Amino acid sequence: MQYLSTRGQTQPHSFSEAVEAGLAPDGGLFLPESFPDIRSHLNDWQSLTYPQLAAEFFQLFAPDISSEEWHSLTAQAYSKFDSPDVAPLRQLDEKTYVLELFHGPTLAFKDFALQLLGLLYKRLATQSGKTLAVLGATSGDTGSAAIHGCLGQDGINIFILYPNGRVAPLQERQMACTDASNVFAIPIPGTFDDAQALVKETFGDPAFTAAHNLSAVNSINIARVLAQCVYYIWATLRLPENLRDQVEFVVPTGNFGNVLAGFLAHQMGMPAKRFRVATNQNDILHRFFTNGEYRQGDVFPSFAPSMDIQAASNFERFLYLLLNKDSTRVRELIAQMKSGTPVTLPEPRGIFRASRLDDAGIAATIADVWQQYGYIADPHTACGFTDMAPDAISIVLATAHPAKFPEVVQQATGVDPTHPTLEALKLLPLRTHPLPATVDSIKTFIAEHS
Ligand SMILES: Cc1ncc(COP(=O)(O)O)c(C=O)c1O
Ligand SMILES: N[C@@H](CCOP(=O)(O)O)C(=O)O
Repeated sequence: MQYLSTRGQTQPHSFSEAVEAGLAPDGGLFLPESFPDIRSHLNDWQSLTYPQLAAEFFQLFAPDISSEEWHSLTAQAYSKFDSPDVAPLRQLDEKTYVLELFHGPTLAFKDFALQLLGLLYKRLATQSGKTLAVLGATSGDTGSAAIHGCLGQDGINIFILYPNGRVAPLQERQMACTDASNVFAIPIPGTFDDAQALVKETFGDPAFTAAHNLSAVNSINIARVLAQCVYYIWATLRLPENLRDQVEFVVPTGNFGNVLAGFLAHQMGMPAKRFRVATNQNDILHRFFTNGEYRQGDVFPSFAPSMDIQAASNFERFLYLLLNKDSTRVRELIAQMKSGTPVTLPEPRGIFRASRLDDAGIAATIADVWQQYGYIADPHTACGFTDMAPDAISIVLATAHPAKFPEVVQQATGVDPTHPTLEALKLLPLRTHPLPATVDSIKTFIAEHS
């Protein structure tokens, strides 16, 4: 299996090469050259544990790693989750389920990919003898999960940029209270979009990237998206066969990595009726899937800070597939978007629909879900609990533990959500490395700490 860049100007890469690079050298994002048809596997996969399913799935995409090694990697990656199901599917009523993706070490869905990616980096560093500089941008959860995937690993230094003052206090503590010497939590002025743009610009310098063995840890890295496909398949297999094509997956959305993973699993033959892109007030993707126009606006801080994004990286992968892999057209459209000119595409909806909640809606929805089901949704998950489909079974992806965002949850429900790992963090000192939002300062810092 080879991996191609959405911009069409990079040589095909193997799985391991694509993971090591993260972002393609031409600035594009890697995708497998074709998607395997998983329908013939679904019966056999039904009885597997979560780590076994992940190992079987990855073998289809990365034959350069042996089956035995995949099973060992996934067994280790999911060993720190606190639910025996890893991703438990809870039924709330006849037509509503919640897929809980917050049972990993940092209590957000990012752990599914980043526990595994940390091990893939470790494997790479051991085999090559190189020291990797893992670089990422975060609006809160990717950073924590990436840091906890790489914590204390020999041969890896990890640099995470985040918008100063715009991540939740406990998210910042998860990144900045580790005391590990290979972890650098870097607040910068601006928004998540600014941090993500700095990361991409840093990768735009091939000499620097090569000199420091830079790898991108955001969902621009294809391993991230593939690892996230697995829980969609897992959830599907928990339902009776006759219901599987009735499912609308409801996905709280920011950088478009999570919902893209579901879409890719569907492209591979996983049954589903639809995907709902659920945004907060930073609603560029809601607008796109409602009227076809992709027009970037300002980012406004919200109760769901990890989704305060207006430049969704993985949208490029979706464009590439929507445009039948026409990478010339992708390059033109990305240039148009970067220049601030809105892009309009005909019939973008297909198997998608969208919903949006502002802060008042998020607070009211957390209260409603609590009253109706006795279930506490975090503010990101709450964005999914609106506009429920009358014609489908809804599986709402619960992307974070409510204890990460206690204030809004407490106000809406009267319940103060807590978690022991977060309580312990409150006592530790913060260690951050603030930098100005310039590529030069980021590069200098990485060079000095690699
Ligand atoms: C808790 C939470 N929910 C939802 C999202 C949105 O996911 P994605 O960026 O993959 O669309 C994020 C971060 O991106 C998140 O941290
Ligand atoms: N919400 C994310 C933003 C980065 O998304 P990624 O999936 O591309 O890493 C975060 O929590 O940082």
